[in-house]
Amino acid sequence: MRLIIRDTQEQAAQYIADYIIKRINAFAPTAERPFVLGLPTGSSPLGIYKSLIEAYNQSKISFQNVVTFNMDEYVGLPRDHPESYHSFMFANFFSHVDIDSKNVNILNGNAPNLREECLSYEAKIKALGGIELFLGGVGSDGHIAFNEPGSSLASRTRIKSLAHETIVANARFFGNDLSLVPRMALTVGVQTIMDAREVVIIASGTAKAPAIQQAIEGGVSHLCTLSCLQLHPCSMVVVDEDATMELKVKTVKYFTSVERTILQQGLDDEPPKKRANLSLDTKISKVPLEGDLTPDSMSSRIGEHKFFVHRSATIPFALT
Ligand SMILES: N[C@@H]1[C@@H](O)[C@H](O)[C@@H](COP(=O)(O)O)O[C@@H]1O
Repeated sequence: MRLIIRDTQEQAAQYIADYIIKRINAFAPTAERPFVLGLPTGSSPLGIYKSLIEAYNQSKISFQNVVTFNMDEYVGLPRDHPESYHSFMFANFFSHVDIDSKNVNILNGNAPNLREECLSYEAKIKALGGIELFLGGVGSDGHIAFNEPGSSLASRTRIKSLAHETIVANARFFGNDLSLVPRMALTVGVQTIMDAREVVIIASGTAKAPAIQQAIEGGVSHLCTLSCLQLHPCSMVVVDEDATMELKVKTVKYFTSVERTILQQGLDDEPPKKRANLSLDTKISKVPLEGDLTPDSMSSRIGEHKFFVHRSATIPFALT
């Protein structure tokens, strides 16, 4: 896992937007080989959508050959309700770029057979060769998509009842009237997200700090489904300063040093698969670490990785 820390929410959003643009452009999608992108709703990704729209307006990116799958949708809320995730996505993103609406996939929370709807969503993702990059947010209780605490870490797209904390958090979109917030949703499962070739998460603000702490410093647990990313070979969590509030200084320093090394090695532009294979060729002796981060101080800080540092064998991606 990589943890990228930026001073502000806006900078975190810009980092992710730039990253997505880089990934899509490097993929060079065509109609026959589209880029499959997983997308979230919520307030957290709004800055990312804004930056992607700006980039589209400046001809830096096209979504013509991008196929999207949204993470979730409320059950029973009319599709044209202003708070449906369908309305959200068109209002905040799809209507402003050149995506073909037939390439937009959002679960139908009003389908006559909800189980069938979930099964065919999974089948469609599979038929397209899987999701290349899944972008997500996180709930204050650590949920990813609508995989509430206690969700199976092997779950797939399904009907899910919402936790009280989520209903309370989402009441702000329903005039703060709890009774208007849907109680059920359709959501991709934890395993659906884990199957993506890459997962990128945005989190900002102190309200997300406990969830970020649990997901990064705690163990893998179904009580904080974001923690599943510890088992993903290519995941990245991008946060603002406020969201790091509950992390240990040691954790922040560690991830910051990893990011610095990746940048110094010029590896930030490498596509994920290539990066993963680079670890054995990358010598620590070539890395001019700044300030207090010499190989020795680094090896004593990252106790369990001392072996790798001293063998001059590998650093950046072995540690992510
Ligand atoms: N289903 C969505 C999640 O996908 C989202 O990550 C979460 C956080 O939303 P926000 O970004 O508004 O805090 O809200 C909902 O529960």
